[in-house]
Amino acid sequence: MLQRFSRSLRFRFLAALSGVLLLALISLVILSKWVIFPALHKEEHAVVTKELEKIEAGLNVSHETLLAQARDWAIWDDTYEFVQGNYPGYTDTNFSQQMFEEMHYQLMAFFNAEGEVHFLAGINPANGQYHTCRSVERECRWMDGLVHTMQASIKEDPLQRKSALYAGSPPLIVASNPIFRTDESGPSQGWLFKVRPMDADWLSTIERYTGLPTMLSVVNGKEDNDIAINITGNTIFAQRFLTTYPSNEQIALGTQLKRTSYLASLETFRYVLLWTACLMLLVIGLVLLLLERIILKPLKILTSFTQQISGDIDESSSLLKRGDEIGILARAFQNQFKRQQQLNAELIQLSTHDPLTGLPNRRLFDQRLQEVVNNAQTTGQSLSVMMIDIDHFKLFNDHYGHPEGDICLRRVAQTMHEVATAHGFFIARTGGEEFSAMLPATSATQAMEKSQALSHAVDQLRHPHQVSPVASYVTVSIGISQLDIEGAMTPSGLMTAADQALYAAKADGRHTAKVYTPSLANTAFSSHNTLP
Ligand SMILES: Nc1nc2c(ncn2[C@@H]2O[C@H](COP(=O)(O)OP(=O)(O)OP(=O)(O)O)[C@@H](O)[C@H]2O)c(=O)[nH]1
Repeated sequence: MLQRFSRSLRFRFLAALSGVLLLALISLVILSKWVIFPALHKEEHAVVTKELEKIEAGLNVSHETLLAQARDWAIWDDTYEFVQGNYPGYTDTNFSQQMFEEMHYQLMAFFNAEGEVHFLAGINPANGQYHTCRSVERECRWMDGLVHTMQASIKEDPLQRKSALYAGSPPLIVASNPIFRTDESGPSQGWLFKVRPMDADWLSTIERYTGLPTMLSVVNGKEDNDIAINITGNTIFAQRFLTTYPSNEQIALGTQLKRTSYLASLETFRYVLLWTACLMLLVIGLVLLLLERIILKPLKILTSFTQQISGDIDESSSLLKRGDEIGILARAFQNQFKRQQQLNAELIQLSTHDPLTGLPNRRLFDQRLQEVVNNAQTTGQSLSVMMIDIDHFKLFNDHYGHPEGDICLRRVAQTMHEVATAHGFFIARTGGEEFSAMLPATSATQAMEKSQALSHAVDQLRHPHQVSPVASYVTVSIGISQLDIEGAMTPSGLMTAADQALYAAKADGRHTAKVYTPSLANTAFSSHNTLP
């Protein structure tokens, strides 16, 4: 049963579909791993980079603002005069702690044309105290490192007009500009540096500007990439590394993001995947259903249809009316069956009938005889047989020729067949010019009467036989035997007895009928012809 199922089309198709499904799943996994997830990560990376660029843009705005403010102060006649020592009231007029706090400055440093400190003002990040000095001493000692860096920068690039990041805690935005007259005529008389700390206040400004949480940290060592993205669960921590002056230290400007876009894409992908899987299963189910309906079920009907080969074909079968391949196959089978049946019938006819006269042949006669003998022995009914032989048929042939002999045989056979049908017995051509008849439920006496009817019918034909010593027309001699008479207990015994009776009829001058009696058993046997 299991083996039959495993060989069935249904199983093979199911196995093939399962294979295809498995292949599709493997392809999907590979596709997800190598194409879809990398694409989602790339997209997420692009989103994160864009967010970082927003923060960097905020930093750039700070740079530009501070640079503009430095430039505004540096290219001004008052500053120009002040840095040359010609404007003593400059500091009182322009500097105050309130101004520093409002402008978020940590330090303003003025250098003269020689690069020496001219004036310093700033708020000490350690204690929040505001001081102004002429040199890096006492309250302004905390500015020392910064001032030295600025002086190094001036030496390196006297043109300045730039904004840079200085390392520190917190890191600083430092904008510098050479000092000129308001109309920028004449030589530069020094440099002005403005310093803004990247403190909590600056960070909250950036957060307001970008709408992103912003973090700042100093990097230990130097990062290879400009950007670092770390993912923990559903959170992304992204950092942009910025180089400071002059130590080439790095600070990291970072933000923390929820993986909203990635998770939404992932959710969409899972949703699509789920529906694709459902659809695939639905399609497979439908394909199987259609396969069952369109192919397997008709095939099953076709199979049982072809198994009707031994029985009658149902002409009204819906299979025969189908216009598809199965219908064509069914009609081909039907034609084949019909042809087969026809051939079988022809074969049976050929193997059981004599081709010349159309009468049953010896084979069929012997088969029937066995059956009627059995039946008679079972029922106890009488059974007689006749052996009929055309008289002097050799002379007929010799005189009229073989073809005429055939015609004669046919006519005699036809006549005797009609008599047998009329009297309800069976007659066969069992030899060349020899016929045999079996008469169930008929005694020898009754058979004798029927033999006379036969002989009479042949006589009535008046088929000419001029060379016959018996009559001028064709005549027959008949031997009769009855079952259960001594020497006629079996089919062959019965026929031998009839043959002996026929011999006796021949011996008695022909054109007569004789019934077998055991006394005939010792007479010589006839040598009548037999057909194979
Ligand atoms: N035309 C024709 N002749 C056949 C056929 N079968 C047998 N014969 C002939 O039938 C003849 C039988 O001859 P015999 O056995 O000598 O018997 P008979 O001449 O009839 O003599 P008796 O039977 O003694 O009266 C032979 O000449 C056979 O050739 C046949 O199919 N067609």
